Amino acid sequence: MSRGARPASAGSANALELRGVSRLFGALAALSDITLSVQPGERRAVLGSNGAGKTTLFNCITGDFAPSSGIIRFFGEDVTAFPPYERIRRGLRRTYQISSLFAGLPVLDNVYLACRGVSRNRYSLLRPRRDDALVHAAEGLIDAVHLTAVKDQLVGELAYGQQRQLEIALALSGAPRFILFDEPAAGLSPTERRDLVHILTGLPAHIGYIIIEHDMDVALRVVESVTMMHNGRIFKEGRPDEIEADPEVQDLYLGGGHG
Ligand SMILES: Nc1ncnc2c1ncn2[C@@H]1O[C@H](COP(=O)(O)OP(=O)(O)OP(=O)(O)O)[C@@H](O)[C@H]1O
Repeated sequence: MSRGARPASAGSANALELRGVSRLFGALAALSDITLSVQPGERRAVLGSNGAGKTTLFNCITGDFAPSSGIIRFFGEDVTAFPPYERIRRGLRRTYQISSLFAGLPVLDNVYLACRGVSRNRYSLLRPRRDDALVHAAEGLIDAVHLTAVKDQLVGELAYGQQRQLEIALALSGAPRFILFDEPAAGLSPTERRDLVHILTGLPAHIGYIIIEHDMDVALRVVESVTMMHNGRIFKEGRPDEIEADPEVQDLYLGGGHG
């Protein structure tokens, strides 16, 4: 599935490219020699059992952790040494397993603040006006995650699943080009999971993503490619149907009670 390196200046550069990325914690190799390419607009699942290295992979891509070795390129640019905010400025977003919302504010204010945080006027102390373009942008994102009916409710009063949907709206603020979703289906009811699948498959086509997800029913329905990890290494890549049918994957993962 690896599609090879492209010139940094070309418009056809990979959205994300990792070359030989490793991350050590003392003697433990949480990531070993990860080489991975994701095209613009591509949607990929990273699957693997507990401790496989999935979250460490995300932390290296976002810049929360520096890799011990290797190179990370984002749309052709070497971002390996960039701090997280420089990667955010270039259109990289991430959702977390743990909520990062303002529970005491309404839904609209949460999204508005996220839009403002990535806009050029982020330090302005002016109160938002009703015709503020950022308010309209926030309302559009709220609609994209199916929360229009509750846009004036306090976040703390929302159901858990709605809070997770709101986190996706925050990740969509400020024209992202690529999003890392960290277990977005965790803790959701079956109905909320179905809604999540609609939200993810309905995102604008130019926005690519990687999703870490233990729920295979969700993960395999919202991606076109899958990377399987085990003990810090990639051991299999393929389409969702290939991965599902692979006996080695079934032994190591699907039969292991993680789905
Ligand atoms: N900050 C850290 N310090 C030391 N070891 C760490 C640290 N972060 C992760 N590890 C170790 O690195 C390995 C990979 O962990 P990681 O969290 O990336 O796995 P994971 O695939 O995301 O697992 P899970 O599905 O349980 O979230 C594990 O052995 C973990 O204990």
